Amino acid sequence: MIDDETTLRGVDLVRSFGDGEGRAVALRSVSIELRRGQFALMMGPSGSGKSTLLAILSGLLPPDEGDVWVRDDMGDRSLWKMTRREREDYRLRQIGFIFQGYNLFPALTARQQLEIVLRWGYGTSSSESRKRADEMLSLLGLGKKSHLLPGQLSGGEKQRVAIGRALIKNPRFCFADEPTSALDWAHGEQVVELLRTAAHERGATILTVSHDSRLLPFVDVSFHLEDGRLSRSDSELEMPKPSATPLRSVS
Ligand SMILES: Nc1ncnc2c1ncn2[C@@H]1O[C@H](COP(=O)(O)OP(=O)(O)OP(=O)(O)O)[C@@H](O)[C@H]1O
Repeated sequence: MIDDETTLRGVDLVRSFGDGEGRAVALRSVSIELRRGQFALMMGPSGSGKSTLLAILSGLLPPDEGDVWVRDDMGDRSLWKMTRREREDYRLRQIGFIFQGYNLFPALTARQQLEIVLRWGYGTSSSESRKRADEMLSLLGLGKKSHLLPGQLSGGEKQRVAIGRALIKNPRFCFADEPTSALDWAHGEQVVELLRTAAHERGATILTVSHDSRLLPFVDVSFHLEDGRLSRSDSELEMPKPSATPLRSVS
């Protein structure tokens, strides 16, 4: 573990959808704290609010109440009090996403999917981007498939490209929604190892949603969300020490 400081804190998050009789309360007052270098798992039944919480913590969906505090080189900041532009910039630079549906560009090869993250997001040179994309694809066992389009890859291969795309920028945070669902366990385990390495060796804070309890032995902490309420499970294996400099609370 590189460090044990708190890097993300969701405080009293409430979110519902719709009005009147059709109103669905997805989150009822959820607080969560994650630390640098921590690999966290969130489980819970279908419809319990997991994707909603992931979207709020990652700046994609505003909460009705509550806030999300993030710590970066600029200090402690409220994600939901940033301007839209600041939040988009924050997401682009600091957050890697792995979605269930891969979200790959159909017209780009596996290598190009990774290269554009570095070229557009960071202005990395084309030769350096290509080198890093190739390194990441080899790590993912896709070295020989880097020239193929998403339509020419299997579901599991597409998922590995999506994971490479999320991790290639060495993000401060990575949010993953069912990252192993399309994979057999041999590949799923590789993916989990990659996420764990990104957390433990590169200091990323990783929160993954999964129904797959085989992930439990790999994570540092697990949370259970049910009916819009979050609890921490007791399967914590390697909890970092309490932070000496916690993020300040929302007043
Ligand atoms: N855009 C939306 N419009 C209306 N209701 C929504 C919307 N998004 C989520 N909900 C509702 O909020 C609740 C929580 O949904 P959410 O997708 O967060 O659950 P989940 O735990 O991720 O489910 P799953 O495991 O099936 O993906 C559900 O009752 C869902 O129907």
